[in-house]
Amino acid sequence: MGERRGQMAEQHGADPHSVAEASSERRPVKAPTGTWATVLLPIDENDDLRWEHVEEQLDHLIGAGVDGVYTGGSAAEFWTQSEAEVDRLTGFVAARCAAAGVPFQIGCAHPSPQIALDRLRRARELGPAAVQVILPDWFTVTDREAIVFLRRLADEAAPIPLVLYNPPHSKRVLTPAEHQGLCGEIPEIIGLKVGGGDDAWYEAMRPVMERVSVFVPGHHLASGHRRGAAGAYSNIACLNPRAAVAWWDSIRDGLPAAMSVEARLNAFLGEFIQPLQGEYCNAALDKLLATIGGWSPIGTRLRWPYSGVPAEHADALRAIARERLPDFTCA
Ligand SMILES: N[C@@H](CC=O)C(=O)O
Repeated sequence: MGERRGQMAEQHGADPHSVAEASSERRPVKAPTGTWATVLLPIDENDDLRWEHVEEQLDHLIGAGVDGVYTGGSAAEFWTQSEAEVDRLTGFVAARCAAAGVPFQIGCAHPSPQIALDRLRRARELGPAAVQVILPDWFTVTDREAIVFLRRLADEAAPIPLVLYNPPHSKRVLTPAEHQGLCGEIPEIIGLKVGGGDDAWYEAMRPVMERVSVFVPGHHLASGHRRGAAGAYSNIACLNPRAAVAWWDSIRDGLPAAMSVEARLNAFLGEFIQPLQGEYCNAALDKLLATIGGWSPIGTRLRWPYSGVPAEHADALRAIARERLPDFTCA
C-alpha cells in the first residue's frame, strides 16, 4: 500500500510543471467560488431533527447572500442522517435554493461507498451545482481504488460534477501530487474541499488550483485566497453568514482590512475554540460557532454518541466574541 500510495501523479503523467502550463484555461467556468454555507442539524433532546429550525436556518442563509448552500458536510453530521432524513433535507434545500436562485451542492458523503453511491443517485435528480463526495473511509483506498470509485460516481452523477471532500481527518489525506493525479484522471471533479496548508502546500497545489476550485477552511479564506484558493465551505458562515459574506466581499475586492479580520478571527479561534479540540469533534465546534453567533436556534447538541459543547459555555464565549468580534455576533 505504502508503495502504491503517493504515486498517482507519476503514474498518470501529472508532471507538476507541464500540468500548470497546460491547464490554465481548464478551470471550469462553473467552478464554485466564494463563501458557501452548510445546513447544520438542529436536534432536540431525543436526537430528532427540528425541521422548523432547519427552515428558519435556510431562510437566513439565503437572505445572507452566501454564494451557495450545501448539505451533508461534517458539520451537518452526515453519517448520522437516515436516508429518509437525507431525502427530506436535500429535497427541501434544493427546492428553496432553486426558488431563490441560490446555487446548492448536495453532500453524498458516507464512509460506505455503497450508501454514498445511493445518495448520489438520488441527489442527481435534484439538479445540484455539484455533489460532494469523500473517498471510502474504512479501509484506506489505493490510488487505483480511488479512481475506480470516483469514476463510477462521476459516471452516475453526470452531468452533475463532483467536489471531492478530503479533510485532514479523512482516512486517506491526499497530497498535492495525489490531488493532481486524481483531478487529471477524473475531469468531472470541479472542486476540492481540503484543510489547506502552509506556503509550500499552496505552491504544490498551484497546478491543481489552476484546474479546479480549491476551497480551504473559512478562517483561512483571506490568506488562502491570496495564494489561489477559490473559496470556503465556511465555518465562519457558521458563526455569522451575513458577516462571512461581507468579509468575502472585502477579500475578493483585495481590501487590506480583510487580512486583519482574519487575524482577529484566528486570535479568537486560537484562544477559545481550538483548545476545545481535544474534547469535541469539529462538528461540535461548528455548532458552537453558530450558537455563539446566535443567528439561528441551531443549538450545540450533537447526535449520539458525540458530545456537544454545553450551552452555558457558548453563552460565556458569546460575551467574549461580542467584544472581540462585534462584526460577527448578533446583538
Ligand atoms: N468542515 C465543515 C465546514 C463548515 O464548517 C463542513 O462540515 O462542511
